[in-house]
Amino acid sequence: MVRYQDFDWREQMKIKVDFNHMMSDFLGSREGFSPEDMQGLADRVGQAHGSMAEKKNNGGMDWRRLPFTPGHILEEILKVAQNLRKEFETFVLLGIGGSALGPLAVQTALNHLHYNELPREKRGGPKIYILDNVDPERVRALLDVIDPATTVFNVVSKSGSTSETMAQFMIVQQWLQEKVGNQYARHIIATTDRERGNLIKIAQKEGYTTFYVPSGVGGRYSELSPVGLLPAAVAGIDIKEMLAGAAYMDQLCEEGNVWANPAYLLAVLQYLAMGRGKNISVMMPYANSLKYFADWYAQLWAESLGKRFNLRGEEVFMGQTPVKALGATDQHSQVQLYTEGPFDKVVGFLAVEEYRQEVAIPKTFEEIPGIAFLGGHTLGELIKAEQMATEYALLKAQRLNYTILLPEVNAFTVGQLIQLLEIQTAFLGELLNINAFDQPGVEEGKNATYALLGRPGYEEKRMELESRPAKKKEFII
Ligand SMILES: O=P(O)(O)OC[C@H]1O[C@](O)(CO)[C@@H](O)[C@@H]1O
Repeated sequence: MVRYQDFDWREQMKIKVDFNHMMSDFLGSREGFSPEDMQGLADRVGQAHGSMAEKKNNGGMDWRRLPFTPGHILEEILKVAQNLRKEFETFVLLGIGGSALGPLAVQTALNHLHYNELPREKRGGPKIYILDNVDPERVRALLDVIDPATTVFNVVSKSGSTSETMAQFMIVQQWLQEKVGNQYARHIIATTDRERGNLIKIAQKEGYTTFYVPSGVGGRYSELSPVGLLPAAVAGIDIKEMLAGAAYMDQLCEEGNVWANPAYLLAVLQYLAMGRGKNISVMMPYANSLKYFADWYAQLWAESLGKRFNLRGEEVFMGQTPVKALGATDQHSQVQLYTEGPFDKVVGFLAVEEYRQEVAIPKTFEEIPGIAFLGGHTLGELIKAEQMATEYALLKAQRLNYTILLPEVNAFTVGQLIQLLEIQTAFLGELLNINAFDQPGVEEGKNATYALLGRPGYEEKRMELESRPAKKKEFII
């Protein structure tokens, strides 16, 4: 069913998944998988597909509706973003985890790699900073270089209670009050849950412009909600095109047949790999623009799939450790381990067919054959050759690897990539029969922080912490 205009163009911009090097045809049957291995999962795949469809229709996966965000919400985001682009010189996002990694990944993918250093007229909008930590040196350094009079802060927290984000917000709110007086509320925009948490209460009381994260959308699945759309629009990114890409991929991934559904296919292969003890998932983009997609994916993969559960009375510890790498940089750091280390990984490349910029390597030093061969090629040719060469090296060492190929990095393909990886993760969660949408393991650390800093209601936790075994001096040298 064709739902979008300009289908040919979109077809050309379709992301492709090359899984040749996951298959026994290439890696042999000890490492690779056969169509029969995949067929053996047919029942499980059918159940998981049914469950995906059920959740999609009945509110258990509201993030799948984000590509189809109603026009009036988009128009509101675009209107506010347009004003911010005119009024402010600096936009600072305060957030952590899913409230920061998506905006960082998209901003890096779709804007100039040195965006903040471009002159204002070339940027067309404010400088963008994403403050996703509470390292005091980092926070102080940022406050040192921005002008409060021309800065707007977007405080993003789905729960409205995350310590890091709320601490940043409290610092910034007071800083603004001191610097710009009673105009400070103009400099703060909140993105949060419509009902839950402290941020919404403060935002309503103080009259901040506020955007809402739909209640059924968790942090790591929220990039296509106002969490990611507002900062992207402020940075001049075409958010409608990004959503169109996500919608296009969503449509492709409605298919129950694994061989026609790229997200299901990747999930099934990872499932089989996990069954053979591959407990590390590497994401290695061969593009600086996609570098932070590896960070975004790391949270998505780790929080969604790292789960403990009870299976017929036995505790099971599930998950695959995500590892971030960057091609070609990490060829000279990690690839040695990938080719000769333990057989415990699946390496996923993000490759780009057409880089948006090209740089020719001049034909110089012709008297030195060891480097002269580079002359006349382009950097695009070099980096693509390196990606292919690394694929080949892994193949030769019989290591599982696959490639997600983007025809180009643009808003449409980035939207596809987000939806592809989210559906893959959710579907793998269904195959593993785990809840890919909670993160109970993060709560212990969060609660211990509350207890240590004296949050009311956490007195018992504090006592528990104080009675932990004291560290031994002899074990610290
Ligand atoms: O948007 P919030 O609610 O501040 O949460 C930030 C992040 O904290 C977590 O809850 C735990 O790390 C993530 O799942 C989430 O993305």
